[in-house]
Amino acid sequence: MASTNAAVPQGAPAEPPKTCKVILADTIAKKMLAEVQSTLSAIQLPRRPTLSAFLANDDPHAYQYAEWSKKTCEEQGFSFNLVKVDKESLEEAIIAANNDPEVDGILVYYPIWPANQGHQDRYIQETVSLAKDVEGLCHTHLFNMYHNVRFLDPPTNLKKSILPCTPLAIVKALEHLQIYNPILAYGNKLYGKTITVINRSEVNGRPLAALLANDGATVYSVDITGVQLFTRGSGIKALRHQVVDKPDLTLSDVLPLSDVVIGGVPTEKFKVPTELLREGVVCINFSSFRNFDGPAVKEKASIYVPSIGKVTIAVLLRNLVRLISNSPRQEGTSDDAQKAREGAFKDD
Ligand SMILES: NC(=O)C1=CN([C@@H]2O[C@H](COP(=O)(O)OP(=O)(O)OC[C@H]3O[C@@H](n4cnc5c(N)ncnc54)[C@H](O)[C@@H]3O)[C@@H](O)[C@H]2O)C=CC1
Ligand SMILES: Nc1nc(=O)c2c([nH]1)NC[C@@H]1CN(c3ccc(C(=O)N[C@@H](CCC(=O)O)C(=O)O)cc3)C=[N+]21
Repeated sequence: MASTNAAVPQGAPAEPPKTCKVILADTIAKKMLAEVQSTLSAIQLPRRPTLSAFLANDDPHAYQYAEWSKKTCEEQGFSFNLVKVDKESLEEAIIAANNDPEVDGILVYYPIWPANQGHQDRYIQETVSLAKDVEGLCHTHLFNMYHNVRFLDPPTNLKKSILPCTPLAIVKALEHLQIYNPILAYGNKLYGKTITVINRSEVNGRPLAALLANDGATVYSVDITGVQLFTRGSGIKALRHQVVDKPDLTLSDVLPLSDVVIGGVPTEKFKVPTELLREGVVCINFSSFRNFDGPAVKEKASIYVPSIGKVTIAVLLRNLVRLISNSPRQEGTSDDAQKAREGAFKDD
């Protein structure tokens, strides 16, 4: 039947445009890897930058992640030594890598010991030298993150502190999606946004909630035990985030309030209830399992990012280049290298 609506040109789609935009991690990762390459060329390291990665558990996700990291590292001109060790030899292996001048960064796959022996994982995190802590899990890096401090060497401010890879990957994804408002002042660019993070592990959900609150967001941090609220105080006046328990709230209460929902629950059966999400919400999944029901969430969300792993690996390389830039071995290099150091990654 011929159309009677003169405003619709011939051949135009009869259906409204799809509203949900699915953004793949690849797009964000490629942009970041290009930046890493340009910084790396300015540094002029006489050999390939080298990452040593220690696998001391039999977690298939860690192994899979290691394989992906190795592939990307090598494609980008980095060396990636995957070292499989038993738990008992791990400490010595890390000490040897700390002392090896050919190793620029050290990565250890967690968890290693069962959760009730979590202090042993913490001990290993502290065994990694600060100068080689590519995942930002040593105390000084964590302290700086939680205290909203960006440099290791105030007041000179030439050495950038390292942020944990997955939380920073999610921040970079939110910047790419323009959830960070560029009109607002640095440090307040998430002001007015409400974000739910479902995971409060020490390596992922808790640092992520703190970073987002330090940038001005109201963050509901949800884990198996309940809800906490992370903010910079009323009117974002505080210098760093504050945390309060919210015993009266559940995930079902905070989902309808949220502009952004970030899922990191490591089980197949957990799904964010789509019917509680706001129309036009932005959904990001970083779990190895799909925390959102894909077809349904696309009917509700304005933007859906189904996985983030590729961005995490790009951040890993970015952090490695930053460790090299921070290193005293870089002193006495060319003006270009110095400029690259000062200008590199000036936005976080
Ligand atoms: N894509 C990436 O870059 C990365 C992905 N991962 C993946 O992220 C996931 C989480 O890893 P981790 O944080 O190390 O795990 P974890 O086991 O240390 O922490 C899981 C968190 O989820 C919470 N949780 C579990 N069930 C829940 C439920 N039903 N409702 C609310 N909260 C619940 C727990 O309380 C805890 O806070 C895993 O699937 C892991 O493979 C981890 C690192 C990087
Ligand atoms: N110290 C430490 N740091 C880690 O970052 C760490 C760790 N230990 N232990 C193991 C977990 C697991 N993990 C993943 C990273 C990327 C993907 C990933 O790249 N996933 C793909 C595909 C997912 C899919 O297709 O199912 C993606 O997001 O595009 C998955 C899982 C990092 N981990």
